[in-house]
Amino acid sequence: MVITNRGLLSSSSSCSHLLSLICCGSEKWAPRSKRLQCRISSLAQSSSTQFGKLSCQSLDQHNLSARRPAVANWSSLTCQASRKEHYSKPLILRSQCQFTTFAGSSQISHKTVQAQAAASTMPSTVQNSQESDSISYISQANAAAIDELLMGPLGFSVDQLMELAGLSVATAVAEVYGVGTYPRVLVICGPGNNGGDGLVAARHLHHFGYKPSIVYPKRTDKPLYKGLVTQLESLAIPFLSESDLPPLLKDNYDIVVDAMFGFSFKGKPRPPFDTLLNRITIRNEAGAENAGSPFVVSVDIPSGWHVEEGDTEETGFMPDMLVSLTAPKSCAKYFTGAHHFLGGRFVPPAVVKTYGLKLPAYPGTSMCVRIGKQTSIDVASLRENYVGHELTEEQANPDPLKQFQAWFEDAVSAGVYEPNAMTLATADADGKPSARLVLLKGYDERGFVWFTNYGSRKAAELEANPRAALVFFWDKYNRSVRIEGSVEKISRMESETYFHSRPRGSQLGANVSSQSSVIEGRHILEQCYKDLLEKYNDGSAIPMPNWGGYRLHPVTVEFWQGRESRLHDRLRYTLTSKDGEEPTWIIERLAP
Ligand SMILES: NC(=O)C1=CN([C@@H]2O[C@H](COP(=O)(O)OP(=O)(O)OC[C@H]3O[C@@H](n4cnc5c(N)ncnc54)[C@H](OP(=O)(O)O)[C@@H]3O)[C@@H](O)[C@H]2O)[C@H](O)CC1
Ligand SMILES: [K+]
Repeated sequence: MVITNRGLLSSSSSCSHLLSLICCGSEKWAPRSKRLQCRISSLAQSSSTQFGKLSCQSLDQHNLSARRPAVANWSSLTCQASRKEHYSKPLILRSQCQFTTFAGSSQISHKTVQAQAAASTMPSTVQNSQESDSISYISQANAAAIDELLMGPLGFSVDQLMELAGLSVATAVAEVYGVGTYPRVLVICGPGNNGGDGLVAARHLHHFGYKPSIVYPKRTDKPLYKGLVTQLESLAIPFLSESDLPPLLKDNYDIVVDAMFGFSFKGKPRPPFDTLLNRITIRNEAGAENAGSPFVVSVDIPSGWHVEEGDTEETGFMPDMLVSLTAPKSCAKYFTGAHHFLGGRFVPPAVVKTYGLKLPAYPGTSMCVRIGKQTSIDVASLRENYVGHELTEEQANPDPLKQFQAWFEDAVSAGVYEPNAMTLATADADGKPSARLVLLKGYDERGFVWFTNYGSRKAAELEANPRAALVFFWDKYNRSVRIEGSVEKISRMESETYFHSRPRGSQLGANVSSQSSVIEGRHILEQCYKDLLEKYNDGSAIPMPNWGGYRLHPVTVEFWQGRESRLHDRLRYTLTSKDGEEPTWIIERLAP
């Protein structure tokens, strides 16, 4: 007997004739029902003198269909039990498989194995949608009505909305699939606006550094679409026909953007989209032999899905990522891929009010927002392949300060968030280390300056051991700088000047906080802040508490440039003085 559950593989050897059974229960979800798949394979091959038959029956009343019945070389048989069933009811597939081997017309052995797989829980996103009322899902009719409202009384144009929708898709892709690791993108565009979103997304992805190619088999003559195609052609982005695609998409692409159909889709996909959809569905069906297929990102709706009911045709198509636009359509409740984002940051309050929409807030200036939690994060697999920059001895400025300045300016222009954030590592008198993030507030030939409370833990450690290390990391360029040296307090006058240049709120905050001491609760800070606010509400000068700056005088500075295949560039500058001479910087390359 082989008992398997979702995701588990087990095998049973059928000793007499080298047969074994692999049964893998995998749940497939369709609207209002669930379906359980069981794949049963024999690992043996037929020989010239023997052949075998593999068959499978359901031990329950389920409709059990065998995809490949009674194959002669018994290499594999996929069975599938399906029953429309409410989510809350468990579905168990118990099956009995028979292997019969023959030599000529004589049966030489017969083996029966039973297998069981169970689907008993709801998929997490369905649970979320039923249990949580934090987000709205909209019907096909409402999606179309919102579109009309936006492009009618609310004054938007389709070009505008499509531009924002496509930009959202591109930013969501870039957030999940970094350009360094997944640069090759195939965008499959359908005949409608969903396809238009794909064309726009391809252009933005190109500007983000990706290498998009486009399949756009049913073009329209409308000026909007012609313009989008011209823009892409001017960027030398290739337009391919279906026959140009390689037999295995993974050979040429890391990501496929599915922009075939959106909320106006009806019925079953017609050619050539049926074939294209099959090609991106196979990843979900084919298992190990197709591992490493491109990640599929669907725009607004997984193409081919019923806009409200999901994968009613039970194709098994489940993209890895879905970028819902404006608001998720009802079918998104059945999306169980790893990443669900919302894009289309243009919904005005009138639409929210009219349709009673509950939508998550977009963070900062982002064009997309993640919906729900990422289903699973494999920390060990988080890796970027650093491409595009180098640091050679010829490029490096002989003065580490000038080299730092060049990289710092790059980080600022690339829009790195808080490029002046740095890790400051200190150690106490016994050498016990501690590290925290602080902000660089100035650098020149004298060193690197930051400010803090002189009663803090770092201050105590610097008092006991006046040496420190600083580390900067600028992800947009895959660069890091490590600086080490001795530390001293800056002059009181310099600290006063900086302190009084800070916003009054920060000045009060510095007076409130007796940094690093244990406090009873947040209310202590808030009460103290309120009292000080009242005390100084006449605009009088706020005194500087026991607070001020430190300056690190560097003796070593290392510049680290992430490179492909972990062959990074590391150049270390060391301040070296020969007898009686002015100290100078020597540059050495370190192994990555
Ligand atoms: N407000 C917003 O959120 C915005 C969303 N945008 C995007 O627009 C789509 C909706 O666009 P729409 O043009 O209305 O529709 P589709 O892209 O879904 O597709 C319509 C075309 O598809 C054809 N179609 C329909 N069913 C089939 C089928 N079974 N097989 C083949 N082809 C099919 C249809 O042809 P017909 O002959 O049937 O009419 C159309 O040609 C939305 O989802 C968002 O992605 C906007 O970009 C911005 C505003
Ligand atoms: K789509």
